[in-house]
Order: sequence, then C-alpha cells, then structure tokens
Amino acid sequence: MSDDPAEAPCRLYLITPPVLPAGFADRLAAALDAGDVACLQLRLKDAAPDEVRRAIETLMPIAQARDVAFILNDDAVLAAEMDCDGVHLGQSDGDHAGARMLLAGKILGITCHDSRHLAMKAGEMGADYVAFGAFFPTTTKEASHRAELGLLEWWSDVFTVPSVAIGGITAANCAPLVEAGADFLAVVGAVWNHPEGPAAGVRAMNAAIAAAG
Ligand SMILES: Cc1ncc(COP(=O)(O)OP(=O)(O)O)c(N)n1
Ligand SMILES: Cc1ncsc1CCOP(=O)(O)O
Ligand SMILES: [Mg+2]
Repeated sequence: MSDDPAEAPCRLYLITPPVLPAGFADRLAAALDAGDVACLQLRLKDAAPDEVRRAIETLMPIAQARDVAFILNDDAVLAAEMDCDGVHLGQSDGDHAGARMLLAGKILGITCHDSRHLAMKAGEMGADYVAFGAFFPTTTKEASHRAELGLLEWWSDVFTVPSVAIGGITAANCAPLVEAGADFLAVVGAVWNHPEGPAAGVRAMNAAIAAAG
C-alpha cells in the first residue's frame, strides 16, 4: 500500500468547533501536526460575517501550509471571494448548481442526509463528495436524519464520487463506517472534546481508521 495519505481508503475530515476558543489557531496547528487530516471545514454557525472572514484569514494558512484543504461551511460566495479550497452546502444553503459554477475547480460537498435520491442528484450536479449522516447521536448539532451503514455500502458499490460520513463519530465507533466504504469521516467532538486534547483526538481517529481499513 502507498505511504501517501491521499491514497488511503478512508481519511479524517475535521470540522471546527461551533465557537472558536481563545488560542484556537495554536490548537488547530497542534491537531493538524498530530497526524493525517484531509481537510478542515470552518463551521461557525453563529458568527457575524466579519468574524468568519477573520477566522478564514487566520486559519486557512495554517491548514494550507500542511496540505490540508480548507473548506468553508454554508457560504459559496464568501468561499469564492476568500479563495477557500471549497465549500460545504446543505440542502438549504442556496443554489448548488450556481455554487458549482462559481467554484469551478474547487471542492463542493453536499449534505445528503440519509437520502439516495439527494446523493444521486448531487453527484449528477458535479459535487466532489456527498455527505451522509447522522450515523450516531451527536450533541454538536440537532440532527434530524439518521443514516444507516447500508447507504454507504450501496453508494461505494455503485458510484465513484467520494462519500463523507458524519454525526457522533468517534475512534470507538468508526470501524463499521470504514468497512462500509466511507471515504472520509467528518468529526467535531471526537477531536476537539478528546480528554487528552485535539492532537490525541487526531491520533486516535487515525489509529482507529487504520485498524479498520
Ligand atoms: C461534511 C459535512 N456534512 C454535513 C454537514 C451538515 O451541513 P448542513 O446540513 O448544511 O448543516 P450545517 O452544518 O450547516 O449546520 C456539514 N457541515 N459537513
Ligand atoms: C454538522 C453535522 N451535521 C450532521 S451531524 C453534525 C455534527 C457532527 O459533529 P460531531 O462529530 O461532534 O457529532
Ligand atoms: Mg449548512
């Protein structure tokens, strides 16, 4: 097998905590230096636009310096304006096809909940990945959909567009998702709330993914 993390069958997709604590830039750098992280999503649901802009200016160089793609949540126009590596859009986050055109050559990910139909629509529209979840209970977001392993198996058997699994994923419960064919595991709490700190959270997720793969 290749030593190149980009060739790994399943990789870690890190999402920021909902509110950035003081000193977050250093915590982020330590987390990204601890192991393999494919991409970082900036997800600040309650922040004012200026605060999001400042966070992009501070955090994007930290990610990109480590070859970690920087993806903005929710806002395709701001992602284009700030030259982020991509955007993640939910089903209520505006015009997916318009975002595809605006962000040609960049990463576009789409939330598909537990829906085969939404995933096929996203794939046909040109999404770079489809996100399914929530696979487990989570306190990070009120998740109103629950996805099953069979969805990941079906998707990876039939389509080549990568899948992202999300929702309550930890080092302790992620093995079946990897075995079912998830290409990326997206986590918030498993890293940022790890009892030994975020670097330990990244190491634990990397080890659990490797053991399952
Ligand atoms: C990788 C990934 N998957 C799903 C989501 C959820 O997006 P959305 O449904 O738009 O909900 P919010 O994150 O905006 O609350 C995500 N952000 N990232
Ligand atoms: C953004 C999002 N979308 C569905 S569940 C979720 C939160 C994931 O966070 P955690 O990994 O802490 O459960
Ligand atoms: Mg959204």
